[in-house]
Amino acid sequence: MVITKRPIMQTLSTRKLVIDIPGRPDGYPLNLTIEAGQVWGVLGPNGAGKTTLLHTLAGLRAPRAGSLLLDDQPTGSLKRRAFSQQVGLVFQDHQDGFPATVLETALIGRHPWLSPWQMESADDVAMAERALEALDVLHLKDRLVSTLSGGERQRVAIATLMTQAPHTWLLDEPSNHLDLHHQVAVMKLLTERAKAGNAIFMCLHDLNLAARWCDNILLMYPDGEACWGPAERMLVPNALERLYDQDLQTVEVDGAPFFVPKRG
Ligand SMILES: Nc1ncnc2c1ncn2[C@@H]1O[C@H](COP(=O)(O)OP(=O)(O)OP(=O)(O)O)[C@@H](O)[C@H]1O
Repeated sequence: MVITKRPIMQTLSTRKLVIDIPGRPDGYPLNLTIEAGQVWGVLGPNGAGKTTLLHTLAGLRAPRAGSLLLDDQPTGSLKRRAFSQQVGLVFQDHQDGFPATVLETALIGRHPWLSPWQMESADDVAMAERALEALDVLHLKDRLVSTLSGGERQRVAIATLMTQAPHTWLLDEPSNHLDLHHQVAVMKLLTERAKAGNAIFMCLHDLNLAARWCDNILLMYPDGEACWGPAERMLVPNALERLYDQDLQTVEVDGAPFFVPKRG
């Protein structure tokens, strides 16, 4: 049996957080609470700071100001390993560090749960294989990651996060490279994880994926301004047109708004 010790549900929150984008004014400090069961979508034009925010939340980049808490504990006071058991990140780009198979890559997700030099157990392997199966890449488990297509790599990266099994999942454009079927499959998986008690916080460029799958939205503007709240309050044409500097047409599909860019 896999023994995955996990403290009671952890809430990741920011207090007056200002991300550090060189040369940009502080803008609007973020007071976010990312809770179990929520699916957040972070929207904004290129360069608005979405990736910087995700890296800051993941503890990979220091904020310019403010703090980051897991429940009431400043994340800086936690050991990296303890933090990685609670918060995990799928990067926007996947670099090949060293040659590794798909299964070996997914197993990296178990590292925060193992002591130094401890080998992965059969249970860890089973957990990685379940994640690869959920992302429809189990059949590729013995292939070198460097030989995979963009979409296959993306699914392996998400399977690695699933194998890590943190409470809060941070994902930088998880639908990148995915065909339509796998976009929907990944969004379904993420919402299922949220229903099971995880917190999902992802950057998206596709407004319509956000409208369909996210319950909370953070809008980030290039000048550092930001606003956030329930999806139905945030995903309104005026705010989105200003966000992207793009006129939109809105239609309703299955009770959810569907946004189409206007021509010209
Ligand atoms: N080390 C750095 N030095 C200078 N500027 C930086 C540095 N890192 C990021 N930036 C700038 O910060 C801004 C925010 O970048 P970030 O990658 O967070 O944006 P983003 O919203 O994720 O964009 P995209 O939608 O294109 O992925 C960009 O203008 C980027 O050029």
